[in-house]
Amino acid sequence: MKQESIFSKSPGWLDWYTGPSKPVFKLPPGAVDAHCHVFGPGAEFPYAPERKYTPCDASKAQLYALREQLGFSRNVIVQATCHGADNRAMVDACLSSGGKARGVATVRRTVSDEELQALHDAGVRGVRFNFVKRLVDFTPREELLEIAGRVAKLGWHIVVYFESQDLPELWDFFSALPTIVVVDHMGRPDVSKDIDGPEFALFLKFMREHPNVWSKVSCPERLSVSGPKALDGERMAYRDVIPFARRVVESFPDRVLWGTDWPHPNLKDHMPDDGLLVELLPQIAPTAELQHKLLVDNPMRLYWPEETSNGAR
Ligand SMILES: O=C(O)c1cc(C(=O)O)oc(=O)c1
Repeated sequence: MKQESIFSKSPGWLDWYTGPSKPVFKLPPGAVDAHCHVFGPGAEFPYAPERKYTPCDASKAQLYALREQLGFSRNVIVQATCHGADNRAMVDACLSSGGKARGVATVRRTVSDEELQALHDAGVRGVRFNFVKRLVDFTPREELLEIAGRVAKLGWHIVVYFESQDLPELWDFFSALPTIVVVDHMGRPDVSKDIDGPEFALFLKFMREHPNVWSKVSCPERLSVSGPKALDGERMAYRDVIPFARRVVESFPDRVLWGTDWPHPNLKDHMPDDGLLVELLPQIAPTAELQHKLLVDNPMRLYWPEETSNGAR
């Protein structure tokens, strides 16, 4: 059950969808929801003073109930910006998952080696660098490079979140990163533009020229311009985003991940039924082989390499 947070939510905040449908599409056994978050609960894990939004609470128990409802086996919990570099809520969720969740943290350059090791022991396997200006304050590139060098030694990767118009300016910085680099939400393409136009071509070139770059083909609910919405049983939602996601999956089948993005921070228009997001998977990855890579092989190689015969290195 949802409970009111002790924090006041940002004006216009939309809460996650209650009672998601059970997907008709059967996920392959061992499927990983490789991009989701926990928010608080604020009474236990307060939101960071420097946050740009205040969400509703979204607890680990609620996340794990969603995992069961949708048919996933595991989660990758990405530190949400409303918690800043205080990773306690995400770490607590990982630690109480019985090994079924791994994490992506946010750290500052002041983080100690002991703290990094404690994050690793809790299941953290990456850090997130965020370049979306409405979500975070600017961090100097040299600070990020220093963090990158330190987490590379732990075998971690770096998750980057940026908007498509900023890729040209970020290209050289990304090229200098010494780890696997995972791009959130396909670098946020403008799907009202031509899929064969220069902007998306640049993103595909970026992936082609950097074999260490992976992409999450997630967040159609965030990227869609013309819908339809994943509500009221609509199993062909967000049709304008599908070709973009499919192009990435078919071009780079061994370097793609998918996640629900639950609890969908900062959506302004509607909250999707998460069960209907799962129904889009056979359109994004049209064969059983592509589905298995996207949902099982790739996330397992990146987050649970010790359970696979060839971890991602
Ligand atoms: O577009 C967003 O607002 C958003 C925010 C966050 C976060 O606050 O961490 O994470 C996401 O994956 C997407």
